[in-house]
Amino acid sequence: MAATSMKIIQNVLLPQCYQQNREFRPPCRRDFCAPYMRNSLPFQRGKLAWSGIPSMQLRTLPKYQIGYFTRRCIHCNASASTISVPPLEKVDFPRLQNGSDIRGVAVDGVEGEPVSLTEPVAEAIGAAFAAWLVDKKKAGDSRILRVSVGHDSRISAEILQDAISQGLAGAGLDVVQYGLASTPAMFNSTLSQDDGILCPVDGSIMITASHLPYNRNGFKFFTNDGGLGKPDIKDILERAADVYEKFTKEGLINSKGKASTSIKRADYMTVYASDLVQAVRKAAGNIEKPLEGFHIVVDAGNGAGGFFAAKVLEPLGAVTSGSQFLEPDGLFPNHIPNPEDKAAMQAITQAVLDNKADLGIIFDTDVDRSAAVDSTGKEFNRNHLIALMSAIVLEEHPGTTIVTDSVTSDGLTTFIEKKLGGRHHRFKRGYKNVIDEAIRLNSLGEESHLAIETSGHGALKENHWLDDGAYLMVKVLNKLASARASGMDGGSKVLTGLLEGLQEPAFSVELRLKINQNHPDLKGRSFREYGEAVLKNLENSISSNPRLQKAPVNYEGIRVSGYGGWFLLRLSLHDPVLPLNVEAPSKDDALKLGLSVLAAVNEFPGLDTSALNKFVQAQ
Ligand SMILES: O=P(O)(O)OC[C@H]1O[C@H](O)[C@H](O)[C@@H](O)[C@@H]1O
Repeated sequence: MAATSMKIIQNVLLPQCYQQNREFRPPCRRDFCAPYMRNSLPFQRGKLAWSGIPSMQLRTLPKYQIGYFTRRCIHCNASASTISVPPLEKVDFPRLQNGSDIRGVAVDGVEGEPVSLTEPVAEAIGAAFAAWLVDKKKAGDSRILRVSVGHDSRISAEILQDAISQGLAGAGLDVVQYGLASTPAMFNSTLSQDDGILCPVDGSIMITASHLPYNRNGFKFFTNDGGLGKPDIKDILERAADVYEKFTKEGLINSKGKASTSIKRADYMTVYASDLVQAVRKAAGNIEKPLEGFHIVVDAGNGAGGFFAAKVLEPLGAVTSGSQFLEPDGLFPNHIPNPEDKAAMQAITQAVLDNKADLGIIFDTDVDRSAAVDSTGKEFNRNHLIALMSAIVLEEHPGTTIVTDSVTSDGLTTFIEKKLGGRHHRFKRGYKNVIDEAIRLNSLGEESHLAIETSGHGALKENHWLDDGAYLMVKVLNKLASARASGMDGGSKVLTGLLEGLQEPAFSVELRLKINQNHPDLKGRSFREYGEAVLKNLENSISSNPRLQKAPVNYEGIRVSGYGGWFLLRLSLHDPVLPLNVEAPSKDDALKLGLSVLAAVNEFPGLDTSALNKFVQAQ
């Protein structure tokens, strides 16, 4: 999406020390960023190589130990004084990695969940990302790099935004804070071409822990190549550990000057929302209000998605009364903002029915996931959302390959391949996995225009493979608007009609079996190794049961057909858990599949099979 031009930058109100010392910025940057850079990695391709002598003093460091959340300043090259700085608490940086994200506990108060994402940790991560970005920069490019930072509605958001901005600015980068924002908007800011709002930025950071409880938070990172992958996150965390180590050991430092920061603010969400509006108008043949006459309710679950009602739907002419939980509230008092969650889906369904709306739209906390509900209360989430998006995309790109995650149903494959004439490539769980796989297929000459997960993550080729729940809904709105423009009426029936022929399993369930990492049966193995052993045992036991057939093509875990249905047991992407998905034509058939799994996994006392036991006994 191309950004519209706006001048909305302000300087953040910074503590006086920053403002006073603007003129010292260039020399200060040079010295200041040095401690953040790896000893072995020369800054800016050797131009500003670090001597290896740390020279930084965290003035308010003691506050970190007692958990104060304050804006503070870092002085470098300050007067030759020393203060006694107690060591910071040890942090296990690798443990903060969660696939291609960083996640941790940011708020105290939940038993057994000590805070791991403190301000100095966030600051170290900001400095580490800065160093990573500088290393990625093209040779010969001597610009000061710019990074945007935004956050969802969590209560720890602003504190972490300030801390990570401090790390970036301290390393010599320019920072633009967007405040409340969506994850896809953050990625988009690396692509928007608009000097007026300091775009494009070179890198972007979203502060979010998606649908996780209020005490968690985390970071997602983007460049204009997309979201950073696992190896990049590992690299950044290693660098952050080095930076943090210096916070600990080098509190006593002699310096010569003071650092200044360059942190500005911009209302990027207005730009992003207006791009979404333009996309719908364009698809409708440049009609100003293509949604006039539609009543659409939004449920943002008190996350960051509230903008969609007032800034996208209303300018397009839709009535949005009855929309709910649009106000950001990081305690998520109404329901978990997660389109996979039953209570969340019930809430938006009820809102649609109560308001006699044409459509309901629901987002997760940071708006990279979404789902919809038609006027009768039929849910377009999980397999239904994939079927709907596949139908829309295959109309535009006949025959294209749809890449999905691993837990999609057999009925979806039949629908995509037999009804829609596309190819279903069932890959692995994880939004980054499906997006990367679609990009890989295209690079091999197999055309793919949609990568989508049952979780509600979805990315289109036409939208730079941006993982964007709001853009998925734009495609749905386009369909509504074009049906109206071509004289078809009946609200969301046009969407429901697209799902005709999709076979639904009579019974479907997901059970999550936990691995007890302290159980002696693990015998020193990691939970992954233990989980793999469980899967191997299941695979062996399947081969002796003639009623069960292992899926001929499968990229993750053990997927098996039998009794008219299927099951998939796999390792969770992040947790010490083996999720089990079962779909069958009847409860009885699901029970038989469940029992086949139980027989094989029962031999592993380190695996908590109580959910599966309960399932098979409840039949
Ligand atoms: O493997 P699981 O525990 O089911 O989690 C898998 C999910 O993890 C995260 O939430 C990712 O954002 C999703 O893309 C992914 O599907």
